[in-house]
Amino acid sequence: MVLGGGPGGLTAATTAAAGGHRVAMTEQRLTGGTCVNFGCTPSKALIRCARAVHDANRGDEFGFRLDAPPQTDFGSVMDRVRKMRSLSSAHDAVEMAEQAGVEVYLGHTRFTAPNAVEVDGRVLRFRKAVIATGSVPVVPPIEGLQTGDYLTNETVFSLTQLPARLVVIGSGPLGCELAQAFHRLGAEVDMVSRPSTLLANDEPEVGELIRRRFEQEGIGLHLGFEAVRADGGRLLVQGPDGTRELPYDALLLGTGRKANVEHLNLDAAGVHLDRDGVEVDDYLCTSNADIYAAGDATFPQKFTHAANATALLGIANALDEAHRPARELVIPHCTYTDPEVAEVGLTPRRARDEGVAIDAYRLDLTQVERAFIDGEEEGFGAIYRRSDDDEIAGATLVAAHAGEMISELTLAITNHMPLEALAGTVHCYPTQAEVFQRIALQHAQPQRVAVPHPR
Ligand SMILES: Cc1cc2nc3c(=O)[nH]c(=O)nc-3n(C[C@H](O)[C@H](O)[C@H](O)COP(=O)(O)OP(=O)(O)OC[C@H]3O[C@@H](n4cnc5c(N)ncnc54)[C@H](O)[C@@H]3O)c2cc1C
Ligand SMILES: NC(=O)c1ccc[n+]([C@@H]2O[C@H](COP(=O)([O-])OP(=O)(O)OC[C@H]3O[C@@H](n4cnc5c(N)ncnc54)[C@H](O)[C@@H]3O)[C@@H](O)[C@H]2O)c1
Repeated sequence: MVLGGGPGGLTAATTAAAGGHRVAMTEQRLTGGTCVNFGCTPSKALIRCARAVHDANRGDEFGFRLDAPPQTDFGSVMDRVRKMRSLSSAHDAVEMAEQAGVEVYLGHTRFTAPNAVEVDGRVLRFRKAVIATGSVPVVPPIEGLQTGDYLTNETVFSLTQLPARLVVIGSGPLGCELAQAFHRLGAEVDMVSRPSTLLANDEPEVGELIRRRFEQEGIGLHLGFEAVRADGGRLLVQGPDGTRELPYDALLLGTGRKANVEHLNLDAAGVHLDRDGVEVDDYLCTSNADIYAAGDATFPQKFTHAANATALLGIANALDEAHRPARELVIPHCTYTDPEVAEVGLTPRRARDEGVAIDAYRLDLTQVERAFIDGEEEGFGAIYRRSDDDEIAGATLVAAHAGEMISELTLAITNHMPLEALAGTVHCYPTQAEVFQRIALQHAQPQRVAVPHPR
């Protein structure tokens, strides 16, 4: 029994069915979950349109002139966003799950006993279950904020008109991605951020670089400010130098997400909760030995690839006795601002928190030919090693295509590779991905770099 038909649930259900198990999956809203319907797909589709507009404004750099600045047709932008969403959801549709051998039940699901759930009045019994009910937006306690007065990721992609003035609360991945996209599409955008740096979960240098870029592009930043009162089109924010009043036509919350577990009647199943949602052990098993959890409902790293990875692991542990701990997973993340920001593994910030000494090796993209040829030289790559170990432990990358490039480092970390392995890997010239090989060549021990040879 899989509760939830988002990326985590679909992966769990189809993997278990492929393994020959009888599987039911339940979904109360739309299969594909947050990712396809209200998250990754529509946000990346919007970002792509915004990037096209931005590039059209760079004629001076690239040798062309337009008679007038490009005008956004927001209706057409949103048509494309919806088209991308429907293309994407085709892969995650009910029929696809059924073709994979999964019985799909549509309706709200809650536990009624340690080994039974009810889907809209129908009781289904199970031997093993996976909770993959995802997450929902956090609505902060802002005085005067009424339901319907603000946008979240669940409503922002249904806009039909570009708001003239948008205020975004929160400077995490959601706030940063959408603030830049809406601004590039023509909205006047202000961003309110409690932390004094953008993308506060990443390296401070990253947040600083993105801050400079946002300021250059004309996004109003209110860093170190707390949104305290919303009052009919005006947001009162309080910060180090007093209060400010920000007028808005639309207010977007990017104030975090919490596990969607409140209506599952978990007590009936003996499943406990903790700070992150469903409490699990290192093998993703809950306090009920027959019930596992995966994805945003339990995992602190709330990404689609993390939901998929934890679903695969949960199924392997629940059904195949794999006994593999979740701490083995190496999970990168990428925020799709321009430039993109990607991190993986042990970073200086985490190393400081854990009291681990590391060495950092860094190269600016101004030193990488393909980056300056493409006008994308704002950024850097950094590779980290524990000071007492040869293996690559982590990386930070700020680059136009950081999300595409970080997987090389994820592969290296997952396979316990040293810098010398990167140094000895032939990279295409000229590519921005060379940044990692260049860093490795500068810092690897020359005698240990394998000279590439044909097999
Ligand atoms: C704006 C935005 C952009 C994002 N961009 C990215 C990105 O670029 N890359 C990335 O990796 N991640 C991104 N994410 C995060 C990503 O969307 C989530 O991490 C991912 O969707 C989690 O998958 P999940 O299966 O755990 O949960 P969900 O996708 O939330 O799916 C859970 C499903 O369970 C269903 N459900 C809940 N309760 C019940 C119930 N009681 N009965 C039946 N069904 C139920 C829900 O309806 C939902 O369909 C983004 C998120 C947002 C909000
Ligand atoms: N590219 C991606 O992978 C991507 C993109 C978007 C979202 N996501 C996922 O969605 C999740 C949610 O993203 P998010 O950016 O909303 O969350 P977040 O938790 O990263 O950031 C929320 C920010 O809002 C601030 N905040 C909260 N209340 C405030 C207030 N009243 N005034 C001012 N600031 C306030 C918080 O301090 C925090 O910095 C993330 O965990 C991420 O995993 C991922």
